[in-house]
Amino acid sequence: MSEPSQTLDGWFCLHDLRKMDWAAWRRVPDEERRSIVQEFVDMVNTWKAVEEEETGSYALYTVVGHKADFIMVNLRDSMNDLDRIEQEFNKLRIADYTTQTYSYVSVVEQGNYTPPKDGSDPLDNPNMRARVYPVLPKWNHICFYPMDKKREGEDNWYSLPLEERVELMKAHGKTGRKYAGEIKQIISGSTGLDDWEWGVTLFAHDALQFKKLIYEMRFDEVSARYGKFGAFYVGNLLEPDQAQLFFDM
Ligand code: VOV
Repeated sequence: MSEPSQTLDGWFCLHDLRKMDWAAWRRVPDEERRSIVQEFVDMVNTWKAVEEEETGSYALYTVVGHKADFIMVNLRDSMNDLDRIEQEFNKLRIADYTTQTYSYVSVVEQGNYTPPKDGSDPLDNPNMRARVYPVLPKWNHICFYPMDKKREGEDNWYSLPLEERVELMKAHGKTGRKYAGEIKQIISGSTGLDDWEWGVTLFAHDALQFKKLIYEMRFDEVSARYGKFGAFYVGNLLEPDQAQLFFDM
């Protein structure tokens, strides 16, 4: 039997992806449209306030391609908070013109493959705390996808000895660190919470860096042999003060 590695778990996380019914939206008179968007912006500003109080964080991005038009990511203390945020959005007038094309529930996670030897609480370390209670960067681009580690025949991540998994994750970390300052990653665990085992949320100044990093990682054994990936969602930062422009017809 191989042994599970420990995880440090922080904020709960909801990725909420919405597609606009542009045809119905076009029929709304200009002034009403602007007031509906303002109502949405007011809600985003409450998320901003929560972020300033350091009790959560948010990201708002457009989504390029057919899968959605925008993505809202919220981090909070509890699943109840996530539920409330989702329902608050659903009760806004703008929600009447959206369909939720995908959503993802997870918890921001930091692998604790090598816990402190002195038995101290890793969350006493401010760097660790910042990793599981992160402020989502407002960089130009987002890339989100869910993933699993394989349990197929010889390729079973969950039956590898812990030491081997530690080594594979070290190599993974080494590749990732080459992209320091270019890409910020938020890994959220979702085993038992959603259909995949992790959500991978990446932020970049330059969208090309997503392709470079993810391609390079495909050659690391942990991804090449054990990684399984869901759909990818990519998009661009949507600043609340740009929302009127984005939703304008
Ligand atoms: C910006 C790049 C970057 C960096 C620096 C980085 C580093 C690290 C380190 C050091 C660790 C281990 C400790 C921890 O923090 O958990 C991890 C952990 C993890 N990662 Fe990672 N990762 C990156 C980026 C990064 C990407 C792009 C992916 C997707 C993989 C791909 O092929 O598409 C990913 C996945 C994961 C996962 C699913 C885990 C948890 C696996 C588990 O079994 O526990 N990750 N990751």
